[in-house]
Amino acid sequence: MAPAGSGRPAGATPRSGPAEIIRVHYPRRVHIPVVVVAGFLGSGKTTLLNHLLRTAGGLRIGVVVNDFGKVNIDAMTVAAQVDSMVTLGNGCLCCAVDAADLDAMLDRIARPDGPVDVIVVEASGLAEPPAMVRLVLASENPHIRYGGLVEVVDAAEFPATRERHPQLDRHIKQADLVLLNKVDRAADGVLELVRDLAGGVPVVPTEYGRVDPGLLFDRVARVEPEVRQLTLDDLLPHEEHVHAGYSSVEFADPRPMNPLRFARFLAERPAGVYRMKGFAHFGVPGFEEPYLVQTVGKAVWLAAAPEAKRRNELVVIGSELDESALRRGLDESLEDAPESVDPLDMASITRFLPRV
Ligand SMILES: Nc1nc2c(ncn2[C@@H]2O[C@H](COP(=O)(O)OP(=O)(O)OP(=O)(O)O)[C@@H](O)[C@H]2O)c(=O)[nH]1
Repeated sequence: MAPAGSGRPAGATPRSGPAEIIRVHYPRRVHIPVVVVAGFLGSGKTTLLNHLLRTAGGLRIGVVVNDFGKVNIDAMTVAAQVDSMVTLGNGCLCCAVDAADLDAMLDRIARPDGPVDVIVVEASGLAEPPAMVRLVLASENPHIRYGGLVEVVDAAEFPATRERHPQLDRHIKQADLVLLNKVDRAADGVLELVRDLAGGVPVVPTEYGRVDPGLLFDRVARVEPEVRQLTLDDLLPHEEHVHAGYSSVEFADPRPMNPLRFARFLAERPAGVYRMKGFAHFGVPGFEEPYLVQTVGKAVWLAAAPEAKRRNELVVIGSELDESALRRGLDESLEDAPESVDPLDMASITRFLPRV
C-alpha cells in the first residue's frame, strides 16, 4: 500500500503485479471518522492516544483533547506528535461545550482537503460517554462521520473503580468497543467479568494501550481510495507487534444479498462485532449497483459504489467472534432470486444512505 498521506498524485500508486487495476471504489464524498475515546481518570486514554499516534503509519490523526481544568497536561503530553491540535481547554466537553462549539473545532481540522484522515476526541475522564457521542452525531460538519465510542477501562483498578462509580457498568455496555487496559496488573477473572458485563460489546485486553490502530480506523488514507481499488487486505487490521485480542472474518460471495435479511443482520450486530466494512450488492431491479457498507458499533452507513464489483466482500472485525455464526448469518442473508424481490424492500437498506 502506498504510504498513507504521502500526497502521491492520483493514479501513481505503485502496486505489485502487472494486472494492477486502478479503479475508483469509494464515493468521492469523503467522511472523516471521529472516534471518541472515553474512560475514567487514569485508565490509559492518553497512553492509548500516544500509541495510536506512534503506530498509525502515514495516517494523519487530528486530536481534540478535552481536558478538565486549566493545566493542559494531556495536550502537552501528546502535542509533540500531533499533526493538528485543537484543545478544548474550558472544561468538560459534555457539559461545558455545546455541539456548535465542537463543530467549530471539527471545522478547523475536518475538511476534504484538510490536514487529517481521522479525528480522535479524547474525552475528559469526567465526561459521560453518550453525551460525547451525541455531540459528534449532532455535528453539522458534512465531512465527518461517527467513528465509534471506545471506552478505556483500567483492569488493575476495576473492582475499586466499580465500587466508587457504579455507572462504570453502564459505560461498558454503552461503548462500541471496550479496551481493557493494564491487563499486566489485573487480578484473575477481570477480563471474564468485564466481558460478562459488556453483554456482546467487544472487549479487547491491552497493555499500555497497545492496540492495532487498524482496529479503530482504516489504515488507508483518504487520498487513496479514490485512486485504486480497496482490497480486503487493506480492510483487515494487521496484528504484528501488538497484543492481538481480536480477530477478523472475511466473507466473499458473488450472490446478491436479500435487502431485508441483510438489514436484519446489520441491525442485530452479532456479539463481539466492532466494525464491518466492505461491499454488498442486491441485484434488485432498479438497485443493481453495489454499495459500500460500514458499521461501527450500532451505527451503519452505506454509500453507492457504482464502480465496485457486483459481489459481496465484507470484513468483520471484533473480539471473541463466533465465526461460524457470522458466516451462517451472512449466508442466510443471500438471495437466489433477486429479480423477484420487491424493490420497496430496498428501503431497509437505502435508509442508511447519507441524506442529501
Ligand atoms: N501498568 C500499566 N500502567 C499503565 C498502562 N497504561 C497506562 N498506564 C499508566 O497509567 C497512568 C495513567 O495513564 P494515562 O494514559 O495518563 O491515563 P488517562 O486515562 O489519560 O488519564 P486522565 O487524563 O487523567 O483521565 C500512566 O502512568 C500510564 O503510564 C498499562 O497497561 N499498564
